Amino acid sequence: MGDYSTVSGSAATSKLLFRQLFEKDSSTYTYLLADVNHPQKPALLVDPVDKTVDRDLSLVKELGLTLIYAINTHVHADHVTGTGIIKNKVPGVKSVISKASSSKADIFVEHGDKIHFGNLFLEVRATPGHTVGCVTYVTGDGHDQPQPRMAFTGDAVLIRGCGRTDFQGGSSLQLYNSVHSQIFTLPKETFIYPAHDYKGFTVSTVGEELLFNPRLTKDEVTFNNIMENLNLPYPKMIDIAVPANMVCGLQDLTKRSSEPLAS
Ligand SMILES: N[C@@H](CCC(=O)N[C@@H](CSS)C(=O)NCC(=O)O)C(=O)O
Ligand SMILES: [Fe+2]
Repeated sequence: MGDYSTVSGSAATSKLLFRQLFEKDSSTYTYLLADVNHPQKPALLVDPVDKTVDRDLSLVKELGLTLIYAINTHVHADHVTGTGIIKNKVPGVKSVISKASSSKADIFVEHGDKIHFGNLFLEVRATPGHTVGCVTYVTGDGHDQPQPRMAFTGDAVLIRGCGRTDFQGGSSLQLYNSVHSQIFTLPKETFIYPAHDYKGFTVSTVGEELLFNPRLTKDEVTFNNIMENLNLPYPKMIDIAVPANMVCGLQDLTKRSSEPLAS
């Protein structure tokens, strides 16, 4: 696993702080990134989960970071996003999701957009197929950006797997094309950080998935056959999660027993 606890860009104008956080009920990874060389230490969370918002915000506070964005890779079907609760608890935080997701948020991103935090940024790559609005966020390409790059793939690429394509406008053909054109074209040493893992893996690389991914290394027709025969049960939370996530997650905090962030 790459040590991204803190990484300086070569010009030392930026310094990435990186944490991978886990929510066990949905096996979801949330990622915290910040530029700790910037006076405000601006930070963002990728794919926060409602149940672990308090943990994540405590960590943000302990590390002296200023949370500015709560970002989703897509409209999740298996858990409620933490973005709505975070917005309620931390004034000024903006929620971010792709325009193509048709979900509510403060900021809508499209392919090619950059999300800046301090002197660091994430590049937005459209990777539809698991859902229509899926995007992958890739750390910046530049002399003051951390190397190797890191790709937050949501459910497009999972470690030795990929997101299912049987609901939310999913398409195996589209997913195959998205991954091969937008993720597998990144340098082989690029780290892959998915939204979920069900086997205990934490990180992979583009090079590793190009060699060992049992679905995405196949040709398009074989991939389509694999995806049509997964026979996975629907996520337990889908009927609650999708409607909630279409409006940026829970908005009315009186409907859940979450404590305000201790000051
Ligand atoms: N058991 C879980 C849901 C598992 C599941 O369907 N995971 C999704 C990602 S969350 S939308 C998926 O794409 N899985 C692909 C795979 O091959 O497992 C639950 O009930 O919540
Ligand atoms: Fe998903």
